[in-house]
Amino acid sequence: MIHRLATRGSALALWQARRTQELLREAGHDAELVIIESSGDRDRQTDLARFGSIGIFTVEVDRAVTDGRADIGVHSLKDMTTTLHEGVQLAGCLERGMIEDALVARDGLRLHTLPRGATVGSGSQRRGAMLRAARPDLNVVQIRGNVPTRLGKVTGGELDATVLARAGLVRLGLDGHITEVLDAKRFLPAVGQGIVGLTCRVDDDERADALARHVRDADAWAAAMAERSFLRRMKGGCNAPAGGHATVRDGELVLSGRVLSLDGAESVEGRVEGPIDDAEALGIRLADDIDRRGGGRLIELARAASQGS
Ligand SMILES: NCc1[nH]cc(CCC(=O)O)c1CC(=O)O
Repeated sequence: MIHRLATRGSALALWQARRTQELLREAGHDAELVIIESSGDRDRQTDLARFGSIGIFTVEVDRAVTDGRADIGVHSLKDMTTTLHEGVQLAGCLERGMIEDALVARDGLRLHTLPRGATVGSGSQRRGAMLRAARPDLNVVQIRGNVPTRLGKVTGGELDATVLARAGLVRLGLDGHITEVLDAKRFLPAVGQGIVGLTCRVDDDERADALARHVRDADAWAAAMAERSFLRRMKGGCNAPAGGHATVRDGELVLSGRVLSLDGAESVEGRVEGPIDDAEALGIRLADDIDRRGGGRLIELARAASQGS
């Protein structure tokens, strides 16, 4: 079977697509890459939050799949909308990479040694809120751009620090720039962080079966289902000030979630556990629990603030 893999052209996206290609080839399948430019890559100015939840890094890749220009969409799961684009299904995922966020700061600085008022770049509402919660004095500024671009703003002196996913830095061989791996309990990662998700057409049963069989890491898949179910129920988009992370052990899944106000001053967290087969139900249970304790209101406030008036 031949698979055309649709991917963005960034270094990280290409790593993810090549890894998928490798796994398919090991399973005796043929796979080639189709590079797609996304609106998120074209427009590098607009604050991410203003795009809302349309999936600016994923919509064109999935459109290539529904149009028949490609067969499989390769995505960073954390960039995927909680409700999938019409016409595609999530059918596979790679083994999860490192889950943590990482601080990349000038002069080897760490979160608690950054000077007062230091400028830290991040386009993520979640990271912004968590940074402000830890260090209310920091000047958190919006930045955009792919991983090497953002790193360049620190090495070039424009920023004192930035926060990036450890997984992406490791995959690009850039983890030597990390000055502190942020504790995942405090800096709860984004839903899906470190997981690569694979989509195919909703009616492409044969391909969905092939992906399920050859490119669907069971633990990452269960975690993805639980975390995405949590965020979907919370009505948070992929850039909401919310984190969620599931771990799997001996068929049991533990799911933690946290929602913050944009200034980091308020936060509601929770944790649920249960059998792996109930992954999606666990996500709903956690969201309802956090919502009941005020988390839903924090999500709504953040959405209203970022979409402006
Ligand atoms: N929004 C961009 C994006 N999407 C996925 C990753 C990192 C890799 C991953 O989490 O799987 C990144 C860069 C970053 O957050 O540093």
